[in-house]
Amino acid sequence: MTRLDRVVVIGTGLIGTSIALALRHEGVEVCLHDRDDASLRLAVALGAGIPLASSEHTGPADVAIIAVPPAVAPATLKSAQDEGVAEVYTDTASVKTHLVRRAAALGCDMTTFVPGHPMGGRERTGPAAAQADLFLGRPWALCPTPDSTPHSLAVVDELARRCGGRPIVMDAHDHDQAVALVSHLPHAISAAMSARLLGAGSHSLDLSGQGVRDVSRLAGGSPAMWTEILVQNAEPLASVFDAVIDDLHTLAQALRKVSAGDDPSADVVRDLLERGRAGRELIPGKHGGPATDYVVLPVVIPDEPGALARLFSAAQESNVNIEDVSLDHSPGLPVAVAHLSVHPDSLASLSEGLAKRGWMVHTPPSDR
Ligand SMILES: NC(=O)C1=CN([C@@H]2O[C@H](COP(=O)(O)OP(=O)(O)OC[C@H]3O[C@@H](n4cnc5c(N)ncnc54)[C@H](O)[C@@H]3O)[C@@H](O)[C@H]2O)C=CC1
Ligand SMILES: O=C(O)C(=O)Cc1ccc(O)cc1
Repeated sequence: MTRLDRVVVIGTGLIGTSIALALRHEGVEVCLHDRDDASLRLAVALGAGIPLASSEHTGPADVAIIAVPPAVAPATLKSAQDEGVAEVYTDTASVKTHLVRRAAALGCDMTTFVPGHPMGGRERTGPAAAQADLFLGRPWALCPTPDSTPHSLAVVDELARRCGGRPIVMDAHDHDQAVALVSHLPHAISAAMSARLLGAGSHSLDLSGQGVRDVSRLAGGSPAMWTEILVQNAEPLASVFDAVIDDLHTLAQALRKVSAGDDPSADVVRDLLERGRAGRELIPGKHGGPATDYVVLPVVIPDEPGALARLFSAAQESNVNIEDVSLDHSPGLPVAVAHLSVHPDSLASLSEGLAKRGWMVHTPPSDR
C-alpha cells in the first residue's frame, strides 16, 4: 500500500478543511496552512490538523494538497515546491488545462505534481462549511501530466481513496470539457435564473416553492471564485451555452406560435421536456451506479417541537427506511409539509402505516 502518513493542506477553506477532516478520521497526520489566520485557526479548532508553522517535522510530507482559489493555485504550488514541503503535490482547482499551462510556465516540477479535482462541494465557502464526508462516493478526477511519475499518481490516488472519493484518471482537456457540462453550466444556469428574481416584486417571490429553491441553490456560491472558474474554462463553456441558448430560443419561438393559435407547436415544448427528463435519468447515482429513482411522499406535520421525531418513529414502526427528507414550511402557518423519499416498493407500506397512525399523507400518482 502507498504510504500516506503525513500530509500538508494549503488553503483551509471548504475543500482543504474537508480533505483534512477526512484524513484525520483515517489517522493521517495533517499540517495546515492558510494565508488568512482566521481560516487557519478555525480549521485547527475543528480538529482538521495542526498549523504547519508549529509542526516539529522538518522533512517533506508525503503529499501536499493545494486547495486555494484557481487563480492563485499555480503560484501557490510553485512556492510550496520551492520550500520542499512535500514529496508529491496535488491541487483541487475546478479547471485543469489552464492550471497545468500556468504551472509549467512558472517552472513548477511537473514530475511530482498530479492535478486533481474532487467532485464534491457545496455553495458555501470557508472552513465552517467543511464536512469530513464531503467526498464520500464522489468522483475525484486525477489528470496526470505527461511528466507526472507513476509514484506521484499512486500517492494522489491513495489520497483520494482515503477521503472516500472514487479516483477517475483522465486527460486535463477531457476533464475541462466534461465539467463545462456537468458543473459549470449548472452553476451559470442557476445564476442566470436567480438573476431574473432581482426585478421580481414581492407578490411573485411570495409564491416561491421548492422548484426555485432547488434551481437557485448553486447561485449561492462565491461570485469571486466562480468568475475565476468560468473564465478559466471559457471555450468549452461558451460552446455548451450556445447549445442551451439554441434550445431556449426554439422553445420561446414555439411558445409564441402556440400563443398565436398554432397548437401543434406544443410538440416542440414537449420535446424539450422529454429530452430533459431523459437526460436527467442518465446522471449516475452517488455511488456510480444508476440513479435510484425514489418516490416522494408528502406528509403534513404540525409546526411544533418533536413532530419530526414522531413522524420518523411512525415510519420505523411501518418498517420503512427513509432515504431522504426535505421540509416545506410557509412562515405563519401552523403546519409544514415533510417530503419523505423512499424506495418505490416501500411507498404503499409507508403511506398506509402513516395514515393508520393518524398522519395526513398525500400519495403521489404513479406518473405525470
Ligand atoms: N467550492 C466547491 O464546492 C469546490 C471547490 N473546488 C476548488 O477547490 C479550491 C478551493 O475552493 P474552496 O475551498 O471552496 O474555497 P474557500 O474560499 O472556502 O477556501 C480557499 C482558501 O484558500 C485560502 N487562500 C487563498 N489564497 C491563498 C494563498 N495564496 N495561500 C494560502 N491560502 C490561500 C483562503 O484564505 C481560503 O481559506 C478552488 O480551487 C475551487 O475551484 C473544488 C471542488 C468543489
Ligand atoms: O454544490 C454542488 O452540488 C457541487 O457540485 C459543488 C462543486 C463545485 C465546484 C466544483 O469544482 C465541484 C463541485
